[in-house]
Amino acid sequence: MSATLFQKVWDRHVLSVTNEATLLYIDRHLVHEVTSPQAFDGLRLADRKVRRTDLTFATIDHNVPTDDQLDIRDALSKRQIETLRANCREFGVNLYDIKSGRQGIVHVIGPELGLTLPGSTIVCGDSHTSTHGAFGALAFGIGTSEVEHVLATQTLWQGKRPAALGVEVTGTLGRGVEPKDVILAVIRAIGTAGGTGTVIEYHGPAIRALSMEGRLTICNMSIEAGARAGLIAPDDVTFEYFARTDRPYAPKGRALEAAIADWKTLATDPDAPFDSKVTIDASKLVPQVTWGTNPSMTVDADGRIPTLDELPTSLRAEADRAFTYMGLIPGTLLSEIPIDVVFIGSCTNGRIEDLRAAAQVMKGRKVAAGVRTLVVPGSEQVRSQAQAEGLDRVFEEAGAEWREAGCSMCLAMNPDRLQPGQRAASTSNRNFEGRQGPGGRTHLVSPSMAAAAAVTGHFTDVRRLLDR
Ligand SMILES: CC(C)[C@H](C(=O)O)[C@@H](O)C(=O)O
Ligand code: SF4
Repeated sequence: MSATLFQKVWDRHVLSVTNEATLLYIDRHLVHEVTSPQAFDGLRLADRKVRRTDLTFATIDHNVPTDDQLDIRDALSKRQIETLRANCREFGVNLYDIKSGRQGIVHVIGPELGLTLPGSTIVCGDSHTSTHGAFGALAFGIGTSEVEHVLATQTLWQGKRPAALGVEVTGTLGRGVEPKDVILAVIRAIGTAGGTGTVIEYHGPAIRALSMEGRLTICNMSIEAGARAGLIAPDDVTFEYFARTDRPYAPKGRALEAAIADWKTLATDPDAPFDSKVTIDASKLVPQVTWGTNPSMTVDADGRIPTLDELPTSLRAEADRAFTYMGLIPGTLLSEIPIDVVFIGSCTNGRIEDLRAAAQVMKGRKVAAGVRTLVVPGSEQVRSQAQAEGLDRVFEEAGAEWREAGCSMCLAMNPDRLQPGQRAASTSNRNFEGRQGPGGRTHLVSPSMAAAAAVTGHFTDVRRLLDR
């Protein structure tokens, strides 16, 4: 029987099926400080243990300050971090703590540690768990009561198997067009509900041509298209990722060879039908910028903010509200919109290739007067690697702040936030009202577009800077 990648991974993990529900085995459970405290409380109340401490991994990311990770001034943040430490000690859970050398955003450290493996199931109390799908894993976010269930049983109840949505990306990406632009274009095309009830499989030549990092960026935002998860079939690029020896949990030597032979069988069979399909031509894409308060409100970087009559009637009320919140006049050229803050980081774009792309634009240039630019590595590993390559110096010489690892300004759960009314070019994944701080205005862009905004002080199609 022919099957899709998603179907194969799902079927491998089914333990039991009732009329309504499916019990799945979970290979990896990732944990962070925000969504775990009540789950551990629940275990304590029921006098249960963590069933598989060897498959459960925690880190601290949302609440950690990135100017000085050790100086946690906010009382709630401090309590959540200390609670996670105490819970990990009590229940015997592996914790990649601040200054362990391996701390970072949970979705950045999973792959780095070799925890994220093709064909596996991965859950975390965090919606962007979809990121790990880049390896051909079935990875998705769960709620706190489910976190407790997985801690106690290493299994998870799900409804019926979601539908499979095939997103094919044909052609080749042009210079200055990044994986972030691909996923923004996908969401622009299908809408924030376009993936509802589905798991997306990204495929086609433009996806094959991407590095693992680019694939992680794309799968990361599957959730912003409404999908449960997103995945990409493992191939030589994926297998190559495991050739590095510093991934402690990945199989090695003979075991890796055997694993690769198995992983090769996961690809969607040629005659396996997706339940629905979309095709995007990468060759036609230009850098993207979101202008509104959801990630489908996106325009081309060389364009203008839309006017109401250019938008479908059904979107006008929401767009009108977004214009007001964002402080934008419809029809304005993007290049005429000044920026206050640039944020380069997050689980979408806080990996080494993202920082390289930003550094390439910032090298030899200066951050524009009045613009605050934060460059925040996604993990301690990314931070060391960037420093080994001298990227920290490029950023600092340009006038940007080189920070420590964490979620930072992706969301307002730590000291890095926008002030009311400030406008940010941000490489993160969400732009709803107040996401980066109350009254803050977020425009989602790629790392090189963020760097271009930093050095020019307004949105600039980065292709113009690369061509000089
Ligand atoms: C805090 C956490 C529950 C949340 C999520 O699930 O996504 C956060 O990571 C986010 O990006 O909004
Ligand atoms: S970086 Fe942002 S999206 Fe990712 S886990 Fe942290 S808060 Fe969520």
